[in-house]
Amino acid sequence: MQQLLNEILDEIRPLIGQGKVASYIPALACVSPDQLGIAVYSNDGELYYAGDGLTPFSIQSISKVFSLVQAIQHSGEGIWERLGHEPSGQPFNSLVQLEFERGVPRNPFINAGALVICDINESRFAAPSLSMRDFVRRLSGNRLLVSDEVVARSEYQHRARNAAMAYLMQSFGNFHNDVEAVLHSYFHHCAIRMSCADLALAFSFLANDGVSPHSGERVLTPRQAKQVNAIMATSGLYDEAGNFAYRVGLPGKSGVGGGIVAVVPGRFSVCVWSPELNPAGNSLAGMAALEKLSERIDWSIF
Ligand SMILES: NC(=O)CC[C@H](N)C(=O)O
Repeated sequence: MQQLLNEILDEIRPLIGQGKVASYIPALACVSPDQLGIAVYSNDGELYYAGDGLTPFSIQSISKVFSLVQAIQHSGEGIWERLGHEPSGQPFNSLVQLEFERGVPRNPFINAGALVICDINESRFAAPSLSMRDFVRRLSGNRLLVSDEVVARSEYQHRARNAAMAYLMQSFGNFHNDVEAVLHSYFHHCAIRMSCADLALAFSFLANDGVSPHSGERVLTPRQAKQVNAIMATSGLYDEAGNFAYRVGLPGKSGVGGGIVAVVPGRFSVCVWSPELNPAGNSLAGMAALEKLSERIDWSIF
């Protein structure tokens, strides 16, 4: 495995330069574009990593999975009264569908859906950002994880689109807490910094029927873990979920920080990171690395 990861990164490296680092959040635009990392964690507890696999980066939309899992833990099936679990076929920050569908977002992995999930969590936790920080620290086994205040502030300053979605949902009665407070929580979750190794460990419960192999903690029931994987497989890469299923064939979740997490049910959790994005907002080299890895080991679930 170690050799395979090194080989794949060497093959992928020439793609660096073909994508664009996210710049709509100014604090993210400062990231050096030529970084490339990967980590694989097996259900037997073996961690493999290569390149910049231990360098922390902004997890951005990957945090939407952690928020969803927290909401499922305390509210179960009840959350689906507020949003759907259908693919949207739209960019992650699109507003058009939201008005047609009366303020009910298609799924928890587009921004509108993640904001509703954060609203649900805001009603439940006295300090949502701290609950999230402690949750990801436990899931990854890394007690030092923090949210990057500079990135969170930069996102808040440039919140117009996300704020527009949240206020639109409020106008339809699908938002219960103060919009600005929920936006703060949401941006703090997005701004958490984790490495590929941290994320591979943190997602391992989804490869292991809901139990974290390294801590033994039951995070979700086996059925709930399957359901989260199903939503990742159908909606984890926004309007590129179909392409990801075709090329990689695994449940996955991307973020505009350039990370992509994927789950090989029953076997592995994987994270790749390269900050340059393709036009859909997914890591260009990251997609290619996962495609190669999945092809070499025949990992596709299809
Ligand atoms: N796709 C993403 O990673 C988007 C997350 C980002 N914080 C936003 O709200 O726009």
